[in-house]
Amino acid sequence: MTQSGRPGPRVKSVRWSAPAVAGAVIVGLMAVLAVVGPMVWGAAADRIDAAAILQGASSEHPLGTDNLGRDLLARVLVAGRYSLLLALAATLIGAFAGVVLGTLPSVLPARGARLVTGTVNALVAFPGLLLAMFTAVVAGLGARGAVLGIGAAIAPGFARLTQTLAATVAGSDYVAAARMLGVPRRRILTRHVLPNIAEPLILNLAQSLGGALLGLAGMSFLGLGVQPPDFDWGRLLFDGFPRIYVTPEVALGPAAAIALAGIGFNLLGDALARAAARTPAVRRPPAAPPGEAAGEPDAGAVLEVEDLTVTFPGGATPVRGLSLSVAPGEIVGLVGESGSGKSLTAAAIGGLVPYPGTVGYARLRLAGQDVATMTGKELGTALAMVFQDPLAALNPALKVGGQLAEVAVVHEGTGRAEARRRAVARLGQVHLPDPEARSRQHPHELSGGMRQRAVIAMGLMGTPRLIVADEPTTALDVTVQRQILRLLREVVDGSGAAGLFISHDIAVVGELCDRVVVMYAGRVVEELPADRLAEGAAHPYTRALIASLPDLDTDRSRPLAGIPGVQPAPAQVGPGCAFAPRCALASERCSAERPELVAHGPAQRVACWEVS
Ligand SMILES: Nc1ncnc2c1ncn2[C@@H]1O[C@H](COP(=O)(O)OP(=O)(O)OP(=O)(O)O)[C@@H](O)[C@H]1O
Repeated sequence: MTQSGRPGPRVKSVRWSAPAVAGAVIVGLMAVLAVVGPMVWGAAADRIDAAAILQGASSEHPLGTDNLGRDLLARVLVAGRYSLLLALAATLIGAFAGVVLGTLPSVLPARGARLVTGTVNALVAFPGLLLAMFTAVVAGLGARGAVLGIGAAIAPGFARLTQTLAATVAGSDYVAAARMLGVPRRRILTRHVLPNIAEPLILNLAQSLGGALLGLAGMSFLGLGVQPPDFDWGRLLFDGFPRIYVTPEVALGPAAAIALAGIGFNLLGDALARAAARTPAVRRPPAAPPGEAAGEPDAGAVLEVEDLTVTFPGGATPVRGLSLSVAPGEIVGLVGESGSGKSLTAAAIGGLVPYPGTVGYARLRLAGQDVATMTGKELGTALAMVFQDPLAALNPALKVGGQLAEVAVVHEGTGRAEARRRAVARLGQVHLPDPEARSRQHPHELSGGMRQRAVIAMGLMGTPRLIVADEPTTALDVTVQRQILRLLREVVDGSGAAGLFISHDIAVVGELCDRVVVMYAGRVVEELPADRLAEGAAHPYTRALIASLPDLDTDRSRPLAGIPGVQPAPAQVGPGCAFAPRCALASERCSAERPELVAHGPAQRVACWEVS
């Protein structure tokens, strides 16, 4: 499986640090002020008092009065609504224009797309304030021009962000599939691209509000924004500025309001962004009632997984209550047809389940530590992931040795020279010929097998306790496959790490692994020692997988034996045994009631009513 999920951040929950609380309180107060300000202080803000013209602070007018004797504190409090509404309008205009500009290249023909991209690039390079002033002057002095100006200044940033996010989604497998199916570009955009990039864009919207508020105040202060008799904070600042040396409070009032609102929006935006950048939260199901628990932790196991569930919105649960453990020096093979949930299991272990999937478990421990409590650094050191496509796992722009060295530099703070030396040593350890020279090459200069060796070597740069290899040889030819499998065995034996090997090929799994876990429709249906596969497999699904393998006696002129029927989609798994509709042994009970995984002789467990 390719990790082709969500490109941008996702807000799980905001950590309520002091700055986040301060931001939320300020923004909340601003919102209340915007609603009630004009109602409460509106009359006072407009009351002209010829006897109190141009006064400084007094008990009656804490921020002084303006040239018509109007109370400046009341005017600052009333101006909040207009200032915030204008900022909101400018942000929305900028965001809308930016999203349109950012998505246009996906629907336009190549030449039009290049033109739009070039324009966006030029606009991004243009100073925002100049763009805002230029647009405001062209659109006409006043609030409308200022809003359009600030909108124009915001738009290029949004367009660039949209382009970047859309490009990430456009590279995903599901968009490629939709393209191949001939889905029109506009539909790909609205169905596949926009829904997947909406959240980071909304997040950016929140962050842009503070900037828009300050920008609009700046425009009004320069005389390009709100014009009398209307007033916003910027306008009040503009009016009060000439008096700053005599009665500074008349300018400091609106200045403080602008600064406070800007700080509030920025603090809250930062808190949201930080929440989005954190790894997805993990939901633990309630502890199983006594008697139903999956047993005591497997003492000494490197990987302990109990009751692992991966769910997607809409009820699809591709992994349903999976439990497995892997001991040091052991390789467990996870096998099953395409779509049985193998890759999502691996992704859940590495914290890589794509958005909007959620992961739940009773226990998920790596080297004795709950994976959810591990920092990225700890996880990156203890877990090595080897994927199907080594080219996708290596940065094409960097030399192989440099990429490997980076792991040691970032994770362990190793010096550059030492890290490079270790990278060459690891490349040698995975039997890459002439590792010194190869380390100075780019990934495209290596063959597929060499790249996969380099990816394995990259995993060995830390001190991996678990090596998860997800179909690592599928993209390689048969001879190279064998070499890579031998290498994995050697690496696990040599390092004492544990191995989780994922494959749809039960023959390969049987050859490489110590233990085999067979998955069907998100559940484990059988678990047994690899050397018992041929003779001891009990579940009809495992037996069907073995029977579908060709051997020397297979008549090659006939189609290979397959398993009739198809695996149910994750959202359509019924209450009984998911394999029942395809099973020759199935009884009525099988369709109605799901069999649990129970012991079937030593070291073997099977979930089948007919064999247990
Ligand atoms: N991001 C996703 N959103 C929704 N469903 C998903 C997502 N990723 C995977 N699935 C579904 O979960 C199921 C299991 O997928 P998974 O990739 O784990 O299967 P697999 O056994 O590894 O298959 P393969 O060998 O083809 O990779 C599939 O039915 C798939 O459609």
